[in-house]
Amino acid sequence: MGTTVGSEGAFIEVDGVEKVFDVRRRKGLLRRERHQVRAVDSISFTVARGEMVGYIGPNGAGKSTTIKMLTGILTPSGGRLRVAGIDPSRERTRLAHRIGVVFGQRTTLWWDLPLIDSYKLMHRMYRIPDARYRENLARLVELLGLGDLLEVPVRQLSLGQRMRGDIAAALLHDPEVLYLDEPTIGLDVVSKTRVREFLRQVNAERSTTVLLTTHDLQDIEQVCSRVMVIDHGRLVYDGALAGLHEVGESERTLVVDLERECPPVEVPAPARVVRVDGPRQWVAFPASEPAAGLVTRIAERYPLVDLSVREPDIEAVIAQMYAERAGRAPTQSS
Ligand SMILES: Nc1ncnc2c1ncn2[C@@H]1O[C@H](COP(=O)(O)OP(=O)(O)OP(=O)(O)O)[C@@H](O)[C@H]1O
Repeated sequence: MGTTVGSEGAFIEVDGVEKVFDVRRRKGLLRRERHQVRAVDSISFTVARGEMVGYIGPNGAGKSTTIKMLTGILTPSGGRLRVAGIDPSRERTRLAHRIGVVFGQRTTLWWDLPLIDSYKLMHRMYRIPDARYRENLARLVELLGLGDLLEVPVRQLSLGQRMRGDIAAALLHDPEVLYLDEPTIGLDVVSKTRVREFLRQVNAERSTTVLLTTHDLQDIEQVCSRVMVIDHGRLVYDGALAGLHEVGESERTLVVDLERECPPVEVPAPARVVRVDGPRQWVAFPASEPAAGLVTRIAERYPLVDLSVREPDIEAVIAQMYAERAGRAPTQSS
């Protein structure tokens, strides 16, 4: 078993990986019924060293299960998985020295100890050479603005401060890959921005590979160049963020302000009025078509005062993707 990377440039390799949970459900008073949950269903992808990848999907899609398999906490039921050439579930401890993990909803810090004491414990646990520990700590404290917080017990930190403390803890031993599970959950806008900027900086300076699960699509927009979408345990999209729009066959919206309240403006299909609110109307049209024809047509026939074009937001595109997969009509956003 070597530590070399398998295929060219691939740092994380996931090949036909599955995870099936055996679940027992109570049925009636005494009977229990066994059934299986296929949480991850034959997923394949590779991540190159230094890539920043977003991993998104609805609740229960299989994101956490994937991350747990990548860290070695869970053993796959099938398929092949390697991180830095290591099989995570077989050599979990050896891998732990090369990866960092941040769970937004839990802390890896010691609750009652001052922040700095957690770091000192990690220094020993990971056997980080002294000089490297001091250098990394100084850098992380500066970049994450932790200077005034080091002597504060973790339980007294705000959520944003604690999250920054957790991110520093995950990076003290210079991991080559950082898994982040909802790193901005519950943070205010300023803290979110700070965390995102920091992740970009660490990636630029150290080529740290980042895999990030989130429900906040701005995390993806601002941090990741690639996004993978998982739904019902299956990978349904893997590519550039911009490409998601095309997959979702998304629409743009022309917002027109008329001089007065009017009935819905008449526009050629597939464009259509999706909302009317007083003198303001919203006209959805295919994102691939220019707005000019529509604007001219409305301006010629209606008392147009003002207009703006709204780009499709990624949330709407993803909602549409899920809806299409589930065989329902896509939902329309205003
Ligand atoms: N230990 C377990 N035993 C049985 N079923 C499990 C276990 N862990 C996860 N599951 C099931 O596997 C599926 C995927 O769960 P997972 O936690 O990976 O989803 P997720 O995408 O991370 O969701 P969320 O966004 O809600 O965190 C769900 O149906 C879940 O109920």
